[in-house]
Amino acid sequence: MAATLKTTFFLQNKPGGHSLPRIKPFRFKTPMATLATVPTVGLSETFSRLKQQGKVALIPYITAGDPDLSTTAQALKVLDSCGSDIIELGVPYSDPLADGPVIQAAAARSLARGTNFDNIFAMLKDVVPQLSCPIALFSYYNPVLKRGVKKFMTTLKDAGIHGLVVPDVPLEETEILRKEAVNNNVELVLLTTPTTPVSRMKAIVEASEGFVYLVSSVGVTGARASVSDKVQSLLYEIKEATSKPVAVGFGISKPEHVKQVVGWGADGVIVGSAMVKLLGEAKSPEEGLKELENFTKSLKTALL
Ligand SMILES: O=P(O)(O)OC[C@@H](O)[C@@H](O)c1c[nH]c2ccccc12
Repeated sequence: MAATLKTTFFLQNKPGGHSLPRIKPFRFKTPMATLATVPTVGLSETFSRLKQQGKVALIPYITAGDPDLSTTAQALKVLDSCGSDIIELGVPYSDPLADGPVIQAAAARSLARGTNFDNIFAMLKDVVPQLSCPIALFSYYNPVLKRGVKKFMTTLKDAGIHGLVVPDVPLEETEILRKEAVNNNVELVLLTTPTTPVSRMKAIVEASEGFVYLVSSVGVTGARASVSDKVQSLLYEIKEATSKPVAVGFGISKPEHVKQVVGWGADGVIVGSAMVKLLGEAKSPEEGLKELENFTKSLKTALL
């Protein structure tokens, strides 16, 4: 059962740290290998490049394994080819406290089909070399701990993953995650919410790597009719505190929302439930992928 998202659930970290752009080596997959068209760079590097071009990042979120992992593999390629700048890929979890009904249902379907870390990573090892945009993995902390933080991070690195979002670790408890992330060139993205006190927000943005995730509203994920105009002042406050890029997520589901958030100065927009719904509720995977493609293109157009 999803609970109201509280500031205390969010990652935070010690000031400092670094985020080196990663040049991914070319890898041969099979004798018929498909090579990455462009060596993929990390999250912060992606944002710097976009900033130079005066562009804002489109960051779709999908749940791995819904409706199945081969569709996820296809969806990653579709999202990439429609101009996504970073893709957030969710690891399904049985107790997703910050997820609304759409993402909860996707996670439940995915788990019921047997999705786990091993088959997600096997899929990613194959697909990541074919993508030109970086992937940020999203996972609750429990599955990470279960695998072991060190092993988890090296697996991420081996699969060519550049970023990680873990929403339910409080700042004070991120030290080990952070250390292993840095060791493996994984950028650990931290989140701040409308109820985060300013002093805590400052500590979060100082410690966040890749970008800062601004949660637009209190509650759980899911499409909303409009984006709270409080986001405008939150963006202002965060930008006073840091020069790191800020991406806004929660409730963004339409081209109009994207335009609004961009107008308020966001460096990126994250769209989850609306994407997950298209894939999860389509009559067939092919239909879901087609709808995903059209929707992503409409959001991309709104960003231009
Ligand atoms: O689904 P939405 O409302 O578009 O929100 C983004 C989102 O799905 C993704 O970033 C996310 C999925 N689960 C989360 C839990 C906490 C924070 C963020 C997330």
